[in-house]
Amino acid sequence: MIRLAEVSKTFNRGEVNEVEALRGIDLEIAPGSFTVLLGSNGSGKTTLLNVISGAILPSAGNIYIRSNEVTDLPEHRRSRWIARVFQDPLGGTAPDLSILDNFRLAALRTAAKTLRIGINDAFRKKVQDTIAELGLGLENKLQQPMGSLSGGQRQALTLLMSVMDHTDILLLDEPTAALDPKSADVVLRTAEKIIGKFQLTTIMITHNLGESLRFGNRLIQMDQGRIIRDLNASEKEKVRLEDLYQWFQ
Ligand SMILES: Nc1ncnc2c1ncn2[C@@H]1O[C@H](COP(=O)(O)OP(=O)(O)OP(=O)(O)O)[C@@H](O)[C@H]1O
Repeated sequence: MIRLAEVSKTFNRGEVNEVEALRGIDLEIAPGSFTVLLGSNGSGKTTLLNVISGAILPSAGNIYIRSNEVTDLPEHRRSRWIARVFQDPLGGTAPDLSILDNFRLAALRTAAKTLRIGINDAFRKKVQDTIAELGLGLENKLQQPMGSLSGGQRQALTLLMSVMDHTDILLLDEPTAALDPKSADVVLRTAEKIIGKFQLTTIMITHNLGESLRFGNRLIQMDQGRIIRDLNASEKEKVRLEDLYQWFQ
């Protein structure tokens, strides 16, 4: 689904502040997998998501999505495959608009220009049914302003909004960093349901070690622009929290 071959990214090349953010990354991400990305500050995690999404282009190497080479494709040309959610649960939505209007805006952003999306009964029902499946109890509150929801509820809906329209890949950049532990858990359980329902290929950055063990079926650790650990599902299951603390010694 996603393949990186010898991908490197150097910022400010030749200057005193030159940084090798990615150094020869070789990585294959299987369709439908949920990869958790760990690593200390500055290890290259966000840069890795940025080169996959096209927010930045690599200095060297090749990137493939669904067997298409996308190395030099700008972000907007990859957005039909990729949804990205960041840590700020307040970002990306309009607080004064209702939940339903926010879903409509999200649909308009991704829809083909010729497609008209109104708040007709079919659209409302689709949104209502999809929200109901998440078990958040928000399906009968579609007229409530987005800003009146808790950070966790809002982040869960942001996730759903970002993937409802034909996304294959979900990139989560510390989606729970701004949430209390209970809300973080609700959001990640919601994410798991969404990932399953839409069969998304997911990569999530987190600094929360407990989270990295509870969620996902692959665990990757980065350090200084390189992948230094890469565990499959059965290897990941054997890892304990104490082991993870050791990884960061
Ligand atoms: N646009 C940029 N210009 C210059 N340097 C950058 C840029 N983006 C990232 N870097 C540098 O590249 C290195 C990797 O940064 P990156 O944000 O990918 O790390 P990270 O693992 O996501 O860190 P964190 O956990 O702190 O978010 C860092 O040294 C960072 O300062």
